[in-house]
Amino acid sequence: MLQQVNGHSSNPDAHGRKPLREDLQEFLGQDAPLLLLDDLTKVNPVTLETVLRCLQARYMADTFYTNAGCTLVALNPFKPVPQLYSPELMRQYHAAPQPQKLKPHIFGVGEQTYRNVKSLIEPVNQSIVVSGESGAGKTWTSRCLMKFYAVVAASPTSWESHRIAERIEQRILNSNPVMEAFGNACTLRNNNSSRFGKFIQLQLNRTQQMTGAAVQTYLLEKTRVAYQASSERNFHIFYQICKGANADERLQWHLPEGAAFSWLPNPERTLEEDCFEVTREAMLHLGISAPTQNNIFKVRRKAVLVLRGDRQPFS
Ligand SMILES: Nc1ncnc2c1ncn2[C@@H]1O[C@H](COP(=O)(O)OP(=O)(O)OP(=O)(O)O)[C@@H](O)[C@H]1O
Repeated sequence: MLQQVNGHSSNPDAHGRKPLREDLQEFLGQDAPLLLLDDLTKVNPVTLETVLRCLQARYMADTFYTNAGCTLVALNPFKPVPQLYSPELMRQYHAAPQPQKLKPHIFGVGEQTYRNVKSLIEPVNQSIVVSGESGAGKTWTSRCLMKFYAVVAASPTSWESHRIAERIEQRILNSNPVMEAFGNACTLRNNNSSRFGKFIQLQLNRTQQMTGAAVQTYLLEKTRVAYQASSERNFHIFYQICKGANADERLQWHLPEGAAFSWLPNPERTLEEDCFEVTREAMLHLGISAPTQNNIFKVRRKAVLVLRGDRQPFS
């Protein structure tokens, strides 16, 4: 069917591509490079095409953050960009008279939220919602925010306050390997995909210094224990136990070397997330003693065996 857009035909060309509307062509062909548009509200006309072209131009120029009004759009660079997350940059955003005037960045969002708490404007409690599809970089972004607050929400003059903020950051960072071992899995989109939601609460005192933190998890994808889509895996912890248990533990847990379980597909894939030692270390730092750990892993291993009874083992 013939479609008319702004009075122009939108018939596909010889390559099957639809011709661009005149106003789109004008916008995309303008003198100012698209990559300079640091706020998507400046994109005019706002269409999927113009927004994506703008984000693409910025991505090609290694500019991974763009504002969209009061929302920040973060593109996943899929490569390390250390200068983008340096402590110097954190301090720059923290010290800026107007951080919103600096380039769009997750530290800008972090700082603005921190200032809202400080200025005691209602609501004093502030929330940052990090959302996106699997592999978009939500976990990464949350970690960046934690690191940012550990630096800024500590008194520069009080060594004690600095130590507390660092200790809280360390405990939260230590909770990551544990939660990831039990709640993350390798999926088609992300080798280390979180299969649960997380609510992290940072507590500040009256002088806006970090005094505590709480992490609440929800909506764990429990069905993954018994069913994994093809080419996906079960939760990391099962592979960690099978690959990382020492000789004594193998005897105790009835886990012969090289045993294969039908509920643990694709065990031949070696991921950096398979490291049992990292999980154990982090559990110890969180105060989970070696005997308690032993009981937890024993139960995990039994769970796999019981499930194995319901399904054909690998041949
Ligand atoms: N800002 C970034 N800089 C460099 N690498 C990044 C960045 N953001 C994400 N990545 C890379 O992308 C991978 C996937 O990101 P992440 O695990 O944060 O996604 P996610 O949105 O939490 O996914 P899921 O919902 O599946 O848990 C990371 O392991 C990391 O390698």
